[in-house]
Amino acid sequence: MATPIIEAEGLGVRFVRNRRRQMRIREMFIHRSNRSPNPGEFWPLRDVNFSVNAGDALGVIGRNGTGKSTLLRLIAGVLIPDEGKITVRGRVAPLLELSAGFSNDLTGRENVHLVGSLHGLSSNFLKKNFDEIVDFAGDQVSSAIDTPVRHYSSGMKVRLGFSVIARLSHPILLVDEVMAVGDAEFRKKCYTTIERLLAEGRSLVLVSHNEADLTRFCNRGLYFEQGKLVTDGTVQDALDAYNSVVRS
Ligand SMILES: Nc1ncnc2c1ncn2[C@@H]1O[C@H](COP(=O)(O)OP(=O)(O)OP(=O)(O)O)[C@@H](O)[C@H]1O
Repeated sequence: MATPIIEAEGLGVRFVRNRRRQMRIREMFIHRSNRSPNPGEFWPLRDVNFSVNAGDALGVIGRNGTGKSTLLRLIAGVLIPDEGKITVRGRVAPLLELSAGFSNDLTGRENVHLVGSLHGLSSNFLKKNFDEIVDFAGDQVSSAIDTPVRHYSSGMKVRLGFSVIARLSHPILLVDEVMAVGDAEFRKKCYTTIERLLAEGRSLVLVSHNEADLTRFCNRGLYFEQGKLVTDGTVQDALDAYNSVVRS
């Protein structure tokens, strides 16, 4: 049997709500005598086990706040599990929070080089492919490429981020609702790109609430309920489980 490209074993993450809130001294004494050591602590994901084989396209399905984005952040390596482990065999191209990687004071041009090199693209590659990357992002971005990105709309930033990340040759592609951000023309470009990457044999993990996108791209599905993996099967199995809950 082939070695999975992603493997989660007993995976769990613990968050604390209101972590930033300053406790008053009186509250600190009250909490000290409290049986719960961490008030507000909860597990957005716990005891999650699954594996993904190379070339699989996995849809991650569930209601809001059930831990889907948290799972992608664990796969991307930007979150460390508190329990169990996640093994990822291959580099990850994260099409997540695309505008968040940009430095607002830098121009679009400078950000292409910054974000590209942070993801391991060589400066030679970026120079050679710069025009194509910018063209892909569309006319609005092209004409503002020497303007600081603080003046870009959120859609413009996402387009430029997508253009750069889509250039990575990494075998694992993580996509979180990016297609929901853009207009119809951008969505079409996203679809074509994802189809091309899948045809090249990449693996996809897609978080989406859009049934048409999920069935278009995914052969497998995971359905989560309150941080627990309830269904691991075909994408249709996972959608059926989700629909039986939301429509009941
Ligand atoms: N850094 C954090 N600190 C504390 N709680 C967090 C943090 N990030 C997420 N959460 C909480 O963890 C839970 C899971 O969040 P997550 O973003 O993974 O859900 P989701 O399934 O992706 O939701 P949606 O469909 O709305 O995008 C939610 O209750 C959320 O409020």
